[in-house]
Amino acid sequence: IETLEVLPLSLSDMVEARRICVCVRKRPLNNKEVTKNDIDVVSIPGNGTLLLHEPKQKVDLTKYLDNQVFHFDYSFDESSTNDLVYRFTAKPLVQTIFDGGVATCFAYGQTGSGKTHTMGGDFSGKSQNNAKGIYAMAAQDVFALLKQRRYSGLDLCPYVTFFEIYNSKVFDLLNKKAKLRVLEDEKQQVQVVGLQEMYVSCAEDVIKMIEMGSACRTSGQTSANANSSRSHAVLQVILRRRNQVHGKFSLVDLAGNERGIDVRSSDRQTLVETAEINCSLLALKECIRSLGMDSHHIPFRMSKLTQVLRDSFIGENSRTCMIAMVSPGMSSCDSTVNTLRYADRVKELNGTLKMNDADLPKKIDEMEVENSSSSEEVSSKDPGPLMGPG
Ligand SMILES: Nc1ncnc2c1ncn2[C@@H]1O[C@H](COP(=O)(O)OP(=O)(O)OP(=O)(O)O)[C@@H](O)[C@H]1O
Repeated sequence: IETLEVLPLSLSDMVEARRICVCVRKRPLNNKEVTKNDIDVVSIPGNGTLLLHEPKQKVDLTKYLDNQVFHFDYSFDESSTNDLVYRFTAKPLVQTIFDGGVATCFAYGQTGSGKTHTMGGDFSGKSQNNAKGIYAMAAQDVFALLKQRRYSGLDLCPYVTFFEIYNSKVFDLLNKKAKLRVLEDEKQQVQVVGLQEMYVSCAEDVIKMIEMGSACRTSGQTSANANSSRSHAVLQVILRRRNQVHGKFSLVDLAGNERGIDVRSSDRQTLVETAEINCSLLALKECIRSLGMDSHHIPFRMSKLTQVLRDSFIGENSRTCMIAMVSPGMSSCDSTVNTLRYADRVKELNGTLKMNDADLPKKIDEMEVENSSSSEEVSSKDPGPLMGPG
């Protein structure tokens, strides 16, 4: 048996700057999973690697584990704190908005995999510690940089917006969920009409907005209709200079990516929601790929999410990070495979184009072929057993 060398990330490790960074985070097994004797099928040996031990059955019904290996820029195991995850993901992007760029950080994954825990802050019981999420940590660093001498002369003013996109509609979380219209002018500038942009004078102000918006997001919800996991939440920190936007940081808690929905037993609303979510996540992947290719064609009109985030996918000074969250249990294996495959696609193109110019035409061909044969992100039915990427 081969032994596995484990190299966990630590706070003292070097952070590398990347234009598109794709990471994976595994949460611990929760009490419910432990009670149901669910087994942990995900290992994170470190160095950006993740191993998935997928239980399978041969034709003669003997059971075996199909081990698949995935590589990302970073991989965070179940003992990783939000501090550690932040340090390697969103933190390196804060500088971008001071340099006049657009930074975006996405949390992607199935319901219950830890997106809100990572972005909004960890939970102790039912209450969430909003100061300990990536939203708040990014805000703290924005204010730390604003105080630095090299930026204090720039006259930068920070503002916050917080909104939700549900079924292609935008709702303002800082204004009692007011429904907002999205307009695009002749220069293709996209505007969310009437979105409240709140001036903030310190990180605590931002944390108050996060609390207010998060409460608004979950209010009036029953567990049967947990909108928050069926909608995308976007927190933006905007730096304005003489009223013009200087830089923008969008932090996005995406809707749960679970598919495999039963078309016969689901009601119409659930089917519509699922189709919308699939469409926006597919659009997101395509837009990040366009950014990775420096393509002039960005398919941002494919969904409301990508339309609203159009700035994130254009310009030389746009940087993106995606954190793919996975649940460790065997019962979540199908969703975990989907999440890993999605993250792999987002990363693959960027890595190839950056690192290996000589191979470019061939690699693009291969990717087009692979891409055209894979419509799993839009399909509402489970495509059956999936193979690993290698
Ligand atoms: N890394 C972690 N360490 C400890 N607990 C975690 C971790 N990640 C998630 N959890 C716990 O798992 C539960 C589900 O997490 P969370 O609400 O963040 O999931 P989610 O992906 O945002 O789901 P949804 O899409 O339904 O909103 C929460 O109780 C959270 O505290």
